[in-house]
Amino acid sequence: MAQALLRWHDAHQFCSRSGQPTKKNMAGSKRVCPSSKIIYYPQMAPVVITLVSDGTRCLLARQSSFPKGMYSALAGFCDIGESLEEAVRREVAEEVGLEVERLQYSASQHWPFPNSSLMIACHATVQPGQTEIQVNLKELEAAGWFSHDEVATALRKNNPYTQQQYGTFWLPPKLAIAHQLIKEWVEKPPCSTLPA
Ligand SMILES: NC(=O)C1=CN([C@@H]2O[C@H](COP(=O)(O)OP(=O)(O)OC[C@H]3O[C@@H](n4cnc5c(N)ncnc54)[C@H](O)[C@@H]3O)[C@@H](O)[C@H]2O)C=CC1
Repeated sequence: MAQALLRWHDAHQFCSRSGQPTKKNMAGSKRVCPSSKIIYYPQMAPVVITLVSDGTRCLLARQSSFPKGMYSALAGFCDIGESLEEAVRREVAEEVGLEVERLQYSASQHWPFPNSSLMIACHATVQPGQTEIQVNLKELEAAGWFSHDEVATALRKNNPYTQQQYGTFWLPPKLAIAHQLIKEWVEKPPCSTLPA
């Protein structure tokens, strides 16, 4: 959190209107341009992260930038003007070609890497029978459905070092909200849902 704030100050040294240097306030909570009087506040980008389920399996995906063997839930930045529900539906459609039927908010997390994001985690379901995925290879390296047993086993054994060695798939570490979302699904697949 402190590092994220320091990085924000470092990247906002100048006013985007006047081009003049901005000044940090005493508390470090904002920067002001003495010339244009514009006040700059630290910002977070909202990101939706969604664990899609078809009732019995969940959908996990990986990007080529992920460590070898690691799979996670689908994530993506919200666009300007979008609601949370719209962002979830768009991201799921764009990344794997599925239509979200229902979604349920789970939790949120500040994520400082590489810049501040507000991760908004949701469970989503698709209609049974409409589960064929079309992986968008511009965004993902691979995606697939995983059974409850496979995911529960991966969670129990979650150790990147051994799992990379044996070539088995593994999940994000506990500090990531993706891990909590997957754990939640394993412990109690969501039943009370909101229309998307
Ligand atoms: N805490 C967790 O469990 C997880 C956190 N994340 C974080 O969520 C964020 C988004 O995930 P991905 O979409 O996979 O990331 P990504 O870093 O692959 O971004 C995808 C694309 O979004 C665009 N982008 C970058 N910053 C943006 C912004 N502020 N607003 C709008 N578009 C922007 C860029 O064109 C980028 O290529 C990343 O910061 C990632 O670190 C992702 C998965 C799990």
